[in-house]
Amino acid sequence: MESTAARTAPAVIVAIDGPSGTGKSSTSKAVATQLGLSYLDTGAQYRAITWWMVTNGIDVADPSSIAAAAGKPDIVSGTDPAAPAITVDGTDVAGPIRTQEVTSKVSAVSAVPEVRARITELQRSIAAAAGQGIVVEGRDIGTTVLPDADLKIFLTASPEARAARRSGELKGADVNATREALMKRDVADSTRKTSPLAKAADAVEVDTSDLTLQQVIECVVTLVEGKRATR
Ligand SMILES: Nc1ncnc2c1ncn2[C@@H]1O[C@H](COP(=O)(O)OP(=O)(O)O)[C@@H](O)[C@H]1O
Ligand SMILES: Nc1ccn([C@H]2C[C@H](O)[C@@H](COP(=O)(O)OP(=O)(O)O)O2)c(=O)n1
Repeated sequence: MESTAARTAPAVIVAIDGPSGTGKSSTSKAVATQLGLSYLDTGAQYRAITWWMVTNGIDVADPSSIAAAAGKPDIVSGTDPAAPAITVDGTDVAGPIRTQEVTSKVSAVSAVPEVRARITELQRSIAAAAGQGIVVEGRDIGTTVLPDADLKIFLTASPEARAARRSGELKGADVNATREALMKRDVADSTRKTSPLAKAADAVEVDTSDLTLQQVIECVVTLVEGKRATR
């Protein structure tokens, strides 16, 4: 439930970045809910454009084909942390964007500059329209999308902890195979030329390996409240 403090506080922009399985989505949704803020999952937007490319037969190994098609899909993201929603050309794709096929192709599609330019513009307009403020999670939010965010968090965790969390979600998935896939995506996301996964110089780094989700949420809520108190 939204608190009186949340309704009267000035809008606050929180950027949460980090690799897969560090707890960005779970933490961001909970923090946004607790503080009455909007929420944006930018990974879901890159997954949605990847899903569209795959569905429309675009060769994701060919950056020029991806670039030529980047402006075509209409991607709409919901910002309610209690009911995250995403549609492409009016179709609900919340389920289809989580398939292994999309997961294995999203790094290639999201490395294309034309894709990043389009999605970054969308993200900035969503953040600008969030009256109470917003928690935006991704890979380049603190560095590129919202460099003036009030608070930047960079979540990390050991590859073992991240693989265990992800394979727990994908019931029956092999932990070693999951770990390998995560590492491969980390390398691709952090070495691409345009807006790679990186910690902003002014981000607070939180290693979540040995913290419970509740502890991470409390840590971030305390940091947001601290920022609000000094404004
Ligand atoms: N600190 C934590 N300890 C244990 N499990 C966690 C923690 N943070 C997140 N998880 C779990 O790990 C999985 C991946 O978390 P998620 O928030 O989706 O990470 P990300 O968005 O960074 O990929 C989820 O099942 C989530 O419940
Ligand atoms: N701001 C962002 C967010 C995600 N991406 C890309 C790179 C990521 O591997 C994919 C998928 O991101 P997502 O957050 O859904 O990934 P996980 O759920 O953490 O596995 O999108 C990006 O390039 N920039």
